[in-house]
Amino acid sequence: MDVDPRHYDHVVINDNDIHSVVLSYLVHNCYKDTMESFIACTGMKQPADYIEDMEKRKRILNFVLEGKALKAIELTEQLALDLLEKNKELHFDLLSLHFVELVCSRKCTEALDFAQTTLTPFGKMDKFVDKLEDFLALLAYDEPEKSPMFHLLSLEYRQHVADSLNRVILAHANLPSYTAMERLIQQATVVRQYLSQENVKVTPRILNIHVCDLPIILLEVGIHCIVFDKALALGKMCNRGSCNYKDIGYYTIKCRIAKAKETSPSKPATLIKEPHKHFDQVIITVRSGDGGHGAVLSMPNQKGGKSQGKHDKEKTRRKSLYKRDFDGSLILPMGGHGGDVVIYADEGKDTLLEFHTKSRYNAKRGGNVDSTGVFTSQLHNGLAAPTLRIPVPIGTVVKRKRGKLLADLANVGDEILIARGGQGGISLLGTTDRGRKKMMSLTTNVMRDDSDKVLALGQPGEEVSLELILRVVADVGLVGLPNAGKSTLLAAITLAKPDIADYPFTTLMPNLGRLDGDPSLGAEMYSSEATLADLPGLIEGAHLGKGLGRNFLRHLRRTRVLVHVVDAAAENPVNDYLTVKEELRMYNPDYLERPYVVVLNKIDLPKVCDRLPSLIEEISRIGSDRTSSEVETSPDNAFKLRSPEDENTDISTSGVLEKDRKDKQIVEYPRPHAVVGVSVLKSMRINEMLKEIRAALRKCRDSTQALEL
Ligand SMILES: Nc1nc2c(ncn2[C@@H]2O[C@H](COP(=O)(O)OP(=O)(O)OP(=O)(O)O)[C@@H](O)[C@H]2O)c(=O)[nH]1
Ligand SMILES: [Mg+2]
Repeated sequence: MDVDPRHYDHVVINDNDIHSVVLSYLVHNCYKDTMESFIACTGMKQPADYIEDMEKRKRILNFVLEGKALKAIELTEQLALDLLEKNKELHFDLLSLHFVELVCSRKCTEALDFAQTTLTPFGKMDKFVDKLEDFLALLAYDEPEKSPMFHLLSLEYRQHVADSLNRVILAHANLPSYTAMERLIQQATVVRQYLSQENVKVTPRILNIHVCDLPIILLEVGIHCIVFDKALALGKMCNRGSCNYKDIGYYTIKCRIAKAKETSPSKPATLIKEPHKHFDQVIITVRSGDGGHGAVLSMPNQKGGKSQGKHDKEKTRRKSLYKRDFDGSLILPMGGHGGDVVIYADEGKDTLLEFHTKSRYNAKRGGNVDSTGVFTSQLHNGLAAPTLRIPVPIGTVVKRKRGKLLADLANVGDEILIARGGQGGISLLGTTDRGRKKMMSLTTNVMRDDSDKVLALGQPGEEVSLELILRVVADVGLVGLPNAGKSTLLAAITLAKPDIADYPFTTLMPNLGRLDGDPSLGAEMYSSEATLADLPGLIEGAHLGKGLGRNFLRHLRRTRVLVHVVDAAAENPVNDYLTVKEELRMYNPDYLERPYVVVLNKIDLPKVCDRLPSLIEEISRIGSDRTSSEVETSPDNAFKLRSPEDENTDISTSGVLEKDRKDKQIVEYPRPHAVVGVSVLKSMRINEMLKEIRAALRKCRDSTQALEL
């Protein structure tokens, strides 16, 4: 059977698989505490009966490492009486560890006695003779540590024995004796060896390892991709030590070499150096799966004519068992439905950066009707392919590339079906050549393949190019010049940990933080939180591309309230404030209609003390008497958050907005809701500031409710 590489295109290392790998490592090595906190963090299921078993195992292994081999043997025998009896080599290794301990403690007579009574009986078996000689030779040296057999005294040797014992105990408890990671490495090694034996010229590179019940290893060999499914079976063979190239050959033949795989682009340098230019916008292509094919089937008893014998009667009886439609016609199996593609908002995602390295997503194709050409009552429909679900950050707007808006995934759980998988092909009952020709001329869904077999093809999946635009979801936006203290403010009132430094443009991408609920709103609202977005600093001319440009201002679009953070110790704070307002106005005058609080920061610095009252007064006066809430409720100027459809409305090309931008000056927009002096660094007057931010949020909420009524 040919392998369709598209089946494997979307195989990614998913978090659960990585967690399983880590968990198996922790269980294997008895890291109980780490394992418990890991389970608590990841929400994984606890492995059954692990605790008791792990405690015992841990004690046994510790004894081995400490050189207390007799205690380890005693505990192991308590665990399973015959375990060491069945593993003579391990038993010998443990006993010889005790011998080594005696030698190291210079208890030579005791060591000799122990060797004679306990170790030498093993010498009856050839395989122990060499080992036995090595250990006994230790007695001949005054300083065994300096003898050629010094390694037998080392911690590494004890660790080696402990590892072997661990595997035997695990196997005895029907647990995997190798960690998932060890198995994968074994598989990869074997596959590599195999490829080098086959004189494959290009060094294979492992692209994807999917660790689940049946791992899949994809190896890229030049432009070809060899797909080894059943890799787990390979791993098992290796574990049993019975792996040979013949076995691998079997799987290789079965899987065949798949067609050229698109080489995955390596992470472009600009993505690493300038993630802020890419984190919120990307073009991707998705393709839903093709439908699986139906089949051309023949009835088992199509001889006709002759009188029916007992055998034929039996066939007729079986034939009547076939599934039938209400009109009596046979229900023939169909190819499986191709996988749909769904994009959904996922809390765990922050940026769209990863889509720059993988920009193509293909859902699986539906399974074909698996038929030998004869219709039997056991024939089933081809397997439907699973839906390919692509997670994106909350706040992602999904649009057709250069086309219409498809969805605004603003809330957790929002999702959109982007491409429907192809319908599975129908099956046909074989007819005479004439009948088939007639059928083909009537059906568009039928085609011949290379071997002149007629197939009822599944419908192809759809391919869609999409533009994803991230617009962070936040209630409050922090704006200001670089270094004003926006990130410090966010860190002071939320649990966010943004980078803070005294150089401009420390923040390159929005940071989000959550504000506690407002106690004044009563118990019900207290628990509700507002989200704050700390944006990169703006400078004069940002709208012309200076500094970090202005693109990140799109992240203010969903905010309801703005907080202007101004460095009150700067040379001209009022000017700084006006510069930022002007840039906002040039980007989107709507932003100036929103309620806002001006925070004059850094009042802890001596030079601010004297100028603070006049600064507050001057800034409070800038703007029109019309408050933002009046603007919001005024029917002509209803305050609205621009819908995602407006995303690409270029201000300079939109008549109304252009007019707004040119005609309406900053002073014509509402005054600040409040102007407060604070020091976010020294926690001075933080509560006053919070009170004003909450009041602005409340005002906004009230006016939205008024509008809704
Ligand atoms: N004295 C004093 N220094 C402050 C205060 N708040 C912030 N700073 C300092 O100002 C510098 C800039 O702070 P940030 O929070 O990184 O400023 P920002 O506005 O986020 O800067 P960008 O990310 O570049 O836009 C840091 O050295 C802070 O320690 C304050 O209240 N008092
Ligand atoms: Mg910052």
